[in-house]
Amino acid sequence: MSKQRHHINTFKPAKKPKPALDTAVLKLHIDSLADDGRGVARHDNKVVFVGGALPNETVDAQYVRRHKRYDEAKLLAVSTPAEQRVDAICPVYQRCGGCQLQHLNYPNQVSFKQERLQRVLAAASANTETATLPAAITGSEFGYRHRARLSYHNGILGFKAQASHNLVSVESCPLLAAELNAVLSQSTAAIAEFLGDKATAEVVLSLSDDGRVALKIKKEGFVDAKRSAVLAEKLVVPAFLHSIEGSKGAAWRGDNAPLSYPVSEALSLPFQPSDFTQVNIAVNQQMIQQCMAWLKPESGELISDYFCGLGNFSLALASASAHVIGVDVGEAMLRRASQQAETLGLAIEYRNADLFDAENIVLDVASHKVLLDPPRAGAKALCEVLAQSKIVQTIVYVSCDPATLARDLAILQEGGFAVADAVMADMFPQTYHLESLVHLVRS
Ligand SMILES: C[S@@+](CC[C@H](N)C(=O)[O-])C[C@H]1O[C@@H](n2cnc3c(N)ncnc32)[C@H](O)[C@@H]1O
Repeated sequence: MSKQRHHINTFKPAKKPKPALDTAVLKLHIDSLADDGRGVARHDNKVVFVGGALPNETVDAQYVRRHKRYDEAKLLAVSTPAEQRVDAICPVYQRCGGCQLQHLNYPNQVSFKQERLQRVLAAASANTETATLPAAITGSEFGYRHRARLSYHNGILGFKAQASHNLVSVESCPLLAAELNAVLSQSTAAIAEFLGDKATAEVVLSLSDDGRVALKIKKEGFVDAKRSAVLAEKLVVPAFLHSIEGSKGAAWRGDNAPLSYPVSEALSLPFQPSDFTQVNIAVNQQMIQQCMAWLKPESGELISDYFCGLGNFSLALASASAHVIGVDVGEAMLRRASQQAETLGLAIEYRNADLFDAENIVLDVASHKVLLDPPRAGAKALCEVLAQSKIVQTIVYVSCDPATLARDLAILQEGGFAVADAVMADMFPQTYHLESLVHLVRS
C-alpha cells in the first residue's frame, strides 16, 4: 500500500497592512458625555469619543484609534469652551487613568451621574415613569480616599496611564487624604530603593482613623527579610510597614495591629490592608444612614446583608437591635467581622458562601428584608433567587456598576419588585464611577 501524503497547507495569507491613521486635525462639536466621561461627537457618520471634551464644546482633535462602529480621538485644543469647564488641579490629569472628570465642575459631575442612574431606572422599568431623584449623597470633592493601591514597575511608583499598562509616576494625588499624600511623598524613594529597577509590585496605603498609615507591598519573587526590616526602619511615623508578600517564599510581617475606619460617630470597623473597605468615609456613613432609613430595622427582626464584607452595614442594622445574617466569600473578613460583632455584643451571624452560585444561596424564611452590596459583577444569581421567593418584601441594592444594576433590577422587577426610591452616592468624585442605592418593595 502506498503511503498517502497529506498535503498540509502552511500558506498563511499575509495580514492586510492597516491603513495609516488619518492625522488631519478634526473640528468636532461635542453633543454629549459617554458613560466613561468622554465627549461624544459625530464625524463621517460615525461616533467619535474624545477624552477631556465637554458637551456644547467645539474642539480640535486627532484620531488615535479607528474601529468599525466608532472612532477615538485625542483632544488637541478647545476652541469654544463649555460653561461647565474648569481647570483640572492635577498635573498628570489626562495622562493618569484614575480621573476622567476633573475638567467638569462638580455640580455638573453630580448631574451627569444622576442622569445615568435615571436612565438605568427608566430602562429597568419600561412602564414606570422615573420620578426625579433626591439630592445626591456627596462628601468632599477631593482628598476623600482613605486607601490607595499603587503599582510599581521599572522604578516607577504610580497609577496606570489612560488606556495603557504604562505607569504615570505619582508622588501626590488630589483624591487621597492628606495623610496618605504626606506618606507617599516621604516614602517613595525608600520604596523604590527597596524594590530596585526591575521589580513589579503593588503598594497599598491605608489610613486608620487614629492617623496611622499602613504600607503593604505585594511583589514578584522572594522577600528578603533583612532588607524588609531596613525599609521598615526608614518609614517615618505615622507610616509603618505592615507586610511584604512575595509570589515565592515567606512573607515579611511587621506591625499587624488592626487599622480602623469609622462607620458612624459611635462605631468603627477594624480592618487589614487586604480587606475591602469603602474608600470614602463621609459618603459611606451617609449611605449607611440611607439604608437604615429604608430598611427601618425593628427590634429582633431578621435582616440579611449579602456581600457583607467586614460588616459595614450589618453593624449599623444590628446596633438598631435587628438580628443580622451577613454573607460573603471573604473568609478572613468574616472572621474579623465576627470578632467585632462579639466585642460589641451584637446579634450578627456571619456565613461564608459564594453568592455567584445559586446552589449556595439559602434564603432564611424569617428574613423579609434584604440588603445587597455586590462587586461590579452584580448579583444575578442572588436576584434570581430573590425574585422567585415570596418571603422577601424589601430590598436595598447598593451598586457600584450601572450595567449590572440595570440587569439585576430587570430580574427583580420581573419577579414582582418595584423601585420605591433611589439615590446616587458620589463615592468617587472626579471619576466616572457611579455608586447608587435602590430601594425596592414587593408590589
Ligand atoms: C462592594 S464590596 C461590599 C462589602 C461591604 N458590604 C461593605 O460595604 O464594605 C463587595 C463584597 O462582595 C464580596 N464578594 C465578592 N464576590 C463574592 C461572591 N462570589 N460571593 C460572596 N461574596 C462575594 C467581597 O468579598 C466584598 O466584601
